[in-house]
Amino acid sequence: MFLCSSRELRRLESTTGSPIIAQFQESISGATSIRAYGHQSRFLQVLETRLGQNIQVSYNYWIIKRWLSTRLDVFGNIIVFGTSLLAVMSVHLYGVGDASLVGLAITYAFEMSNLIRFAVRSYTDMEDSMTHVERALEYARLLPESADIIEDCRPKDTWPEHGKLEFKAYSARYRDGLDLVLKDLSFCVLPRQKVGIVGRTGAGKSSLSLALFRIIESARGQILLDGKDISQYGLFDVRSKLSIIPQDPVLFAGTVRENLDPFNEYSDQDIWQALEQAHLADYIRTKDDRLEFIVTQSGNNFSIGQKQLICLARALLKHAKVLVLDEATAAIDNATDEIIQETIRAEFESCTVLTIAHRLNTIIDSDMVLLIDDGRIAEYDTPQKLLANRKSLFTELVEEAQNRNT
Ligand SMILES: Nc1ncnc2c1ncn2[C@@H]1O[C@H](COP(=O)(O)OP(=O)(O)OP(=O)(O)O)[C@@H](O)[C@H]1O
Repeated sequence: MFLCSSRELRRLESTTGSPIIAQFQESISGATSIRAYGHQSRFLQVLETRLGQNIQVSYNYWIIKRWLSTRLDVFGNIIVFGTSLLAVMSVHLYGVGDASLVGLAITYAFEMSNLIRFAVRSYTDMEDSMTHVERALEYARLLPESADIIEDCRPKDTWPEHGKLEFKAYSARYRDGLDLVLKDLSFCVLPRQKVGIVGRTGAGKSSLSLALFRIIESARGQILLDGKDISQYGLFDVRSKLSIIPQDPVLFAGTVRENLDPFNEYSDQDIWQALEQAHLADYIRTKDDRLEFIVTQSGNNFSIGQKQLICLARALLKHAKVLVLDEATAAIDNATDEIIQETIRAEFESCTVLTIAHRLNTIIDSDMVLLIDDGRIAEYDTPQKLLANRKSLFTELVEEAQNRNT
């Protein structure tokens, strides 16, 4: 009875503990927004509720531990009392043994009761701690992504040589059981083409870039890069051939060099050249440690614009044939936006570039515009042709954007 209850309570203690840590982390990282919107009391209330639930479970857990301790103590004392009584009785009633033997028997009885207490406590502690192993196993049993490298099927080092991208009746969903977010997409991006991807919120633009990096896998259909189905290769082989400047740039704790060249593949000269092209070299030179300058957790000692420039430098260093810009310009100032656009036009001239854009002016001069609506391709043509058609959805989006700006 004790084991079942204590195991369940320990399990509950862990599951009610995780939301407290998550809430704490959220509150620390979002402290500025919480204060700005005056939501301190709401966050405190949520934290108190979660702490309350955890303390309730912990209290019960420690209470049943005390319950066991008391019973073990009583049991131990019964052993010592029984042994002492028998020893004294045997000396006085039957004249067997003497004081030294009685002393020895009582000492052993003490030792014995301590040992029993120790054994029972160790066993119950081990049972309780197994709930942690159980949780670790739960994570270990999660379905892993595909293999990083498939030895029998590796692309050539030079792949992709041209950067031709083809979606063939491609559909994808986030998880089994969920609805398709990309539905039957069929389109082709020719080498060196610059394609702007537009659509309303939730249309599936970001999902398209996730599909290309195989963060979500195909439910039906294929994505071909230079004629090769990307699903046949390992994830490392596919992802290392593509570059992305994400909406929310990711930097890792480490040095500037480690962030630009995590696998130590490039020379200092290459790294500085990429920084020059990304217009970031002057800023890094002002730091005493230069390329060894420390980037703190999540790159918090860099502004969002600078983080995107570091991502741009990373993409420049990689010389990938396909670049995806995921709403890269949505969160930065016009000057940085200009730098990024200018560098992309100049340095990625020979690459295929897919730009997921909210600001339509950044893609109005692209070669093609892909308009996604509810996960399907609604329009795919040159911006000039789409704008010439007064009834096209693209014209509608452009007019809406103009009306918003006036
Ligand atoms: N992690 C996820 N799990 C399940 N569904 C998701 C997930 N992320 C997005 N979706 C769903 O996929 C659909 C497309 O979302 P997506 O983020 O691709 O749209 P989007 O066009 O990029 O929107 P936005 O312009 O607002 O970024 C939406 O209906 C969304 O609810």
